[in-house]
Amino acid sequence: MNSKIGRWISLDRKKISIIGVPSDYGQQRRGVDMGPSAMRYAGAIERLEKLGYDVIDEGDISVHRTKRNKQYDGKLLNLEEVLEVSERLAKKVDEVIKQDRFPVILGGDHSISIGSIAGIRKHYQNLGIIWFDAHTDINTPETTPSGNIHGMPLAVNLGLGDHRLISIAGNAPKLKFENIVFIGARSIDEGEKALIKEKNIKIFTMHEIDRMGMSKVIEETVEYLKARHVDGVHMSIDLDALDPIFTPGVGTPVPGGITYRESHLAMEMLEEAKMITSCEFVEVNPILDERNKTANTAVALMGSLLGEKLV
Ligand SMILES: NC(=[NH2+])NCCC[C@H](N)C(=O)O
Ligand SMILES: [Mn+2]
Ligand SMILES: [Mn+2]
Repeated sequence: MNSKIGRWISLDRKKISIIGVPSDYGQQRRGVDMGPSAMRYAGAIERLEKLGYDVIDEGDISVHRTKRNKQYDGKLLNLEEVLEVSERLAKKVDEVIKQDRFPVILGGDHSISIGSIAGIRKHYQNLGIIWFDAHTDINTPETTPSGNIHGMPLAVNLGLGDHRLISIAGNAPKLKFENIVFIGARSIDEGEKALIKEKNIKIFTMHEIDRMGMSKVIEETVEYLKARHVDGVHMSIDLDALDPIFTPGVGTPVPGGITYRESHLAMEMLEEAKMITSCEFVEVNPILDERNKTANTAVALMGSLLGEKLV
């Protein structure tokens, strides 16, 4: 990574702000709004403090408990609620980065990425994204099989979809197709496949992870983003990227996923590359979990991504 460019040198990695986003409006299974609590109880703050960081827990974004599943256009479930949460989160993330703090965002379902990326994007001209997920979350209102906005955040950030969603905290598009890398995908809808092919988006599905090994996948990811001259990289971690054996507490589990060690290796190598400038952990649903296993795994991955060493 060309460590001389952008905010990698200016962003003080010793200061971290934790932002909780207790929203479940992007999908229809209850409980993912308790994800931030579950990750706090799993020791997120203490773990980062132990690594020497100055950690501020900014608390949770306020999320109104209103009526659910009001149809909008028959396509976007809970649109008003998602809009409100996204605006608030974008504002909070923007404030935190302005204070030169590294944002660690705790979801909530994956629709929260609309707000997090909108806020982060204000500070980077050529933002890169690593989407660590069993899904590609690039559906539009036209292609969505479910109406669930957690299957659409990347599309929204690329400027595709509802005009109010795409214009959260400024102009669309926030991302470039060529600055995205998918890792771990294995459940991709037909419309998503067509878009990924058309735009030639970089993707390491489980097939590539199996064939190449995670080590090579991360090496190529780092090289790819370097070649794009990104000035920051947001790491979006959907816990369903891992095999449900390791992270059963997610709303949309898909078998055949990334192992516990492969996921840690990915985090460790990305930490070594010193390219990550913000991160989020989403889709932790304690109601569906087994003894907080998924939140514990999320916090362990957070440790590896932010510098914890085995020896
Ligand atoms: N963030 C997630 N878990 N997304 C799951 C999306 C599932 C499916 N592709 C949909 O759009 O409904
Ligand atoms: Mn997913
Ligand atoms: Mn996702």
